[in-house]
Amino acid sequence: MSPRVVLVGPMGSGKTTVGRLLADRWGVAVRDTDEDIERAEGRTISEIFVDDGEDRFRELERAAVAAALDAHDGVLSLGGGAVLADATRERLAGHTVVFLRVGLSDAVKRVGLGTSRPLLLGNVRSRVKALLDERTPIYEQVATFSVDTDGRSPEDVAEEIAVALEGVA
Ligand SMILES: Nc1ncnc2c1ncn2[C@@H]1O[C@H](COP(=O)(O)OP(=O)(O)O)[C@@H](O)[C@H]1O
Ligand SMILES: O=C(O)C1=C[C@@H](OP(=O)(O)O)[C@@H](O)[C@H](O)C1
Ligand SMILES: [Mg+2]
Repeated sequence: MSPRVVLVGPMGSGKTTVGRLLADRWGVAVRDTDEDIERAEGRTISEIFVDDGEDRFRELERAAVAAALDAHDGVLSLGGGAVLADATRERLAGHTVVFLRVGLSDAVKRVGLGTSRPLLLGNVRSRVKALLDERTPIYEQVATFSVDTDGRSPEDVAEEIAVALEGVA
């Protein structure tokens, strides 16, 4: 069993939102590793970061991604940092992986000033910029193809991915 598509990209690129739209369109289930972790732990991502630290969150995330890649055949949305793990990048090889691209300005607008993304606490703009600079080459490395999301609606992004994948199915 293998997900029909795996969505990767920075925080605010729309992985969670576009994943749901794609799953609706195809009539398949959607999984999001952040939601899997929160449900299994009975805690929010922020609580896990505060109580146990980022390293523990990354351990839970590696396990959640591995489980979902093995046991899910719908749409799978990862958290933005999941691809940092060597084991996860290795597991993604051979899967259809789509990188949702987003520029600094749209990413900052989309993540807003909420507290649900602990890595963005402080100066959101400079944190987002640092993460985009550091991680863009990694998303490019694991992706089968990428889709630009700046200035586009989630529906439009989902449509582009669906058409690209339906064309090869
Ligand atoms: N293409 C888009 N255009 C405008 N807003 C978007 C777009 N994609 C997602 N959003 C909004 O941005 C926020 C973050 O989206 P989300 O799907 O949680 O991103 P991710 O899972 O990649 O961090 C949500 O409020 C969502 O409604
Ligand atoms: O980029 C990251 O390191 C993170 C992204 C978040 O998911 P989204 O990309 O879905 O916001 C979540 O996994 C956690 O806050 C850490
Ligand atoms: Mg998400």
